[in-house]
Amino acid sequence: MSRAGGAGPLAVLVGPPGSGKTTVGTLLAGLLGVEFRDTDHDVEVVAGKPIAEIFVDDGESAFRVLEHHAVGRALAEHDGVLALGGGAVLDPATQGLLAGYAEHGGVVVFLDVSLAHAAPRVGLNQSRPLLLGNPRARWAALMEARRPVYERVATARVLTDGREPESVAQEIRASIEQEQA
Ligand SMILES: Nc1ncnc2c1ncn2[C@@H]1O[C@H](COP(=O)(O)OP(=O)(O)OP(=O)(O)O)[C@@H](O)[C@H]1O
Ligand SMILES: O=C(O)C1=C[C@@H](O)[C@@H](O)[C@H](O)C1
Ligand SMILES: [Mg+2]
Repeated sequence: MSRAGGAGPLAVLVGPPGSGKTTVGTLLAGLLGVEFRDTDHDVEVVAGKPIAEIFVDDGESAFRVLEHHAVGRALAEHDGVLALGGGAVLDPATQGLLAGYAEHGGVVVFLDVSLAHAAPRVGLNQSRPLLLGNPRARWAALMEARRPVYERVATARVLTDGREPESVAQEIRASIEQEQA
């Protein structure tokens, strides 16, 4: 299956940590019979180490440069489902790439989630450097600052509170199929 109107991912998932980009994206790709790709994974492959180590060794700005390149490559090469790192949309150049993709009929889904539902999902997991210390307070601050950006870059928003990842994936599949019909 390929996206109507040309090259590029069938869908791009954006949203904060714990919104389910990796989980829902993997399920959605399975439903659509396409490959799943995650820019967080791509960055780790290029850097040769986990994201937490990139933050410690090289700093967030070095991570963001790697991430921007990973998003550009994935948008150009990948024709399946693509999940972006939670903060990838902060980069103005990345916002420009997403706007171009959306202008050509691309689907950018904002996986939304409230603090009450996100907190238990991210828990005290040490793999998210921006949430270290007080994950709940950090997540809330990050989401407050980013919500307008997620809303701006997205072509659709799906609230995931209290929903099984499978149900979220099915809703996104239905909306993609509707657009392609
Ligand atoms: N709809 C959901 N309901 C309940 N739990 C969920 C849901 N979606 C994801 N989860 C759980 O929340 C945790 C985080 O999900 P996931 O890693 O997919 O988020 P993410 O958006 O990719 O985060 P990150 O930005 O850190 O990569 C996982 O343990 C996953 O099983
Ligand atoms: O929200 C963020 O800024 C991040 C989310 C993760 O997906 C990773 O990209 C990294 O931990 C930073
Ligand atoms: Mg993820």
